[in-house]
Amino acid sequence: MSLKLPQKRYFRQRAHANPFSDHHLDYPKSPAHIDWSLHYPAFFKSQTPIHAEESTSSSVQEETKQTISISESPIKAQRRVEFADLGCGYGGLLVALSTLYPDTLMLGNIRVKVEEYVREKIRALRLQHPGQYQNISIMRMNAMKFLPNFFEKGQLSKMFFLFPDPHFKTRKHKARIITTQLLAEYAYVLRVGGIIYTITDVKDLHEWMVRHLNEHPLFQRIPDEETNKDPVVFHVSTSTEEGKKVERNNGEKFLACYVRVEDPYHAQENS
Ligand SMILES: C[S@@+](CC[C@H](N)C(=O)[O-])C[C@H]1O[C@@H](n2cnc3c(N)ncnc32)[C@H](O)[C@@H]1O
Repeated sequence: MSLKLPQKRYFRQRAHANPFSDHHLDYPKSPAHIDWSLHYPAFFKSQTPIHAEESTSSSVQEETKQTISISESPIKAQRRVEFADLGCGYGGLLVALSTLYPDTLMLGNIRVKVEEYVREKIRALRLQHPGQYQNISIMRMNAMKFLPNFFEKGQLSKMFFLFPDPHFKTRKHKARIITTQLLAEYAYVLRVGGIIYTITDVKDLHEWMVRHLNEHPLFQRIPDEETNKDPVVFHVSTSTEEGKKVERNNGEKFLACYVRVEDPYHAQENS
């Protein structure tokens, strides 16, 4: 087994893939129908892990092959994923946060073949640094479809939307990863007090994300002076491939972070 980190040039992805064209993907019936021990074997010691990484590591993996670990029957999870990087690209944020929060399970998701690159990178990091990087994993899924089949209500404490595909043309805006409809799903899987991080170098997309989040009753913007104290924000801005690329090109970055607030109607009922 190779200790070497994989090389990006062998794992290129198509830019701005259509988020509605992945009918080949299978979905678990519920989050309990995912065998998380395949993703985080060190955190699920008593379960018998089948080493997913080993069975899926072929570098000739077809584009359509999916490597999520769907189980026929529900499994009682010992641990749950808390951070989700939706559209994680080459996984730079996961790697940066892994050692900052070594006990928090984190999942990146991605739609195309870069999944294989990230999986190989995590496997190589685990081999190079025994005991480390056990808490990060990758899953091919479409974040815009059936998110509640992957995460329970209130399971996540952080969701990242870093340099998402801008889908510039007006007729493509419906493909953007922040929409009113999708925010309802994100609010469902994010716990009260949990945070959504958004960052982009496209001003129009930033304004779009801010407008949709501002209009949503379950999210409240975190003032910039508070955001700047959050240790995660530095990595949000600098640890991903896109973040680094924008930096190299001296581009501007627009950050907006939102906290999930309690449903005002629910709070009223309880008072
Ligand atoms: C421009 S890249 C940014 C990658 C990474 N966040 C970064 O900052 O380097 C956008 C990523 O989002 C992924 N993506 C786009 N739509 C998605 C969707 N509906 N579900 C999951 N991932 C998606 C793409 O595959 C791509 O990896």
